[in-house]
Amino acid sequence: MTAEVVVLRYGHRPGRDDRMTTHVGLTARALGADRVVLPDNAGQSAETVRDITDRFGGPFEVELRDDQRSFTRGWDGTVVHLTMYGERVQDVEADVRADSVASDTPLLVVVGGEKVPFDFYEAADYNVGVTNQPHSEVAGLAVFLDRLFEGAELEREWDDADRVVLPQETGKRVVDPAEAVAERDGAVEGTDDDSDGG
Ligand SMILES: C[S@@+](CC[C@H](N)C(=O)[O-])C[C@H]1O[C@@H](n2cnc3c(N)ncnc32)[C@H](O)[C@@H]1O
Repeated sequence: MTAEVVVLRYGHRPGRDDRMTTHVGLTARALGADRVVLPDNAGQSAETVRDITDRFGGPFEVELRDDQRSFTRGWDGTVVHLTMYGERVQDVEADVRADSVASDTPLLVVVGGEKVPFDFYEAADYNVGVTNQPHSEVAGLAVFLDRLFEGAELEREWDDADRVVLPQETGKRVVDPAEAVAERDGAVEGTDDDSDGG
């Protein structure tokens, strides 16, 4: 059995953070997490991530909560907080992996938006920096998950999709799952589809 990996987003300013919070959810989904926990005022972002999951497949859960601090403190498993002030990801990734996916221990990955209270630094088993330079929660999350899964998430298959992207050297091919199977045996025309949540 594979341990659950959950991403928690702390902080959301409606309007200003909509796109970034949505992209935290989409990145969590695409790069192998099982669930994202968003602040309860980020309903629009939650809707977009659920819509993408409905169309491009899962499983992936989206949850809205107003108790990010107590949820993190009460997490029954390992907690990683991504912060530019943390230990270098390349120094701790093996220990984090051993304490989570490799030992069937649930992992909570916390990313901030607005200023992150010190409680999260204290609640974390690991404060992890993806470089010690300031950048973005989306970039930090993507690199961290790829390191955690050692690239295996790139090979993931998606369940219950009604859209499948067929990789192209040039252009866009998006087909339904039956056509994707047929495509493996012969040529089937796909359709252009720009509805990717971006
Ligand atoms: C734009 S930063 C804002 C940080 C905020 N100024 C603070 O003091 O917490 C938003 C989030 O991006 C993530 N982040 C930014 N740079 C990072 C880095 N070098 N390594 C890991 N995470 C980073 C952290 O999760 C952070 O909470």
